[in-house]
Amino acid sequence: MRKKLVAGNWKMHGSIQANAALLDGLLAGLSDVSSEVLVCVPYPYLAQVSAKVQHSRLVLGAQNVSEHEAGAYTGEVAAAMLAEFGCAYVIVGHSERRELFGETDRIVAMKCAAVLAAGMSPVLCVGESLAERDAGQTKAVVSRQLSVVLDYLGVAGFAKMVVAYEPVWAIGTGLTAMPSQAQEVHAAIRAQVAALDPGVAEYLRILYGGSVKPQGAAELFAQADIDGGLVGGAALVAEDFLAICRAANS
Ligand SMILES: O=C[C@H](O)COP(=O)(O)O
Repeated sequence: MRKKLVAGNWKMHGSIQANAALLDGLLAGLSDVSSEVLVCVPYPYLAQVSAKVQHSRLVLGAQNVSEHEAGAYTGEVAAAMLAEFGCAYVIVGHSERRELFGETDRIVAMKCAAVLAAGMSPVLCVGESLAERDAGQTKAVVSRQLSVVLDYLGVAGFAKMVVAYEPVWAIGTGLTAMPSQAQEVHAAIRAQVAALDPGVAEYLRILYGGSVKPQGAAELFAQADIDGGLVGGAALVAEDFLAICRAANS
């Protein structure tokens, strides 16, 4: 049985004051949530959020990491630094990083390795663009993104990973994939891992991301291979995020 995970990706939003209010709202409403709940916050707020979520059920994560261990990489943040601040997860290869910051499949694989080496879990994002979906390439694109990481880490590395399927056309657009569309891709991801190691595949959590809102979340999370969500916009409003978390209660 896989424990559901609902992850909030705050992206480049927040302020010390707004974060405090959001976290107060979340912490006050977690009692009827049974899934694991993660907040992935901008780097400068790691210390603030880490202190605030200590001894609570909220888990802390980051949104990016350097593929390098340490050195002359101005502006970069190493995985060990994130671990020091209490991060348990790091989002890797979000489509915004791939598209806007030129992250290749290989860099994404190296980042996953860096996160694992520092004792944390990568949340590896994969997903197709609208043009790729229209061209019937969805499964091929997702399979390629996954196989580069599988080749680099070996399937054993996936024992501590989370995969997030995020169709790029659904991110921030209000267009959610239909539960059956998402389930089809999630099942293909699990099958690809199962072909290498059925045990790892059985326990691999695969999240759906892309305009997840309180309405419709329960139907998504009821799909056999959807193990939770990676939530952007709705993660910035405590009552919406909590409603999504409750929709993941099993
Ligand atoms: O990481 C989260 C995803 O990019 C989804 O964002 P969204 O819920 O605002 O569409």
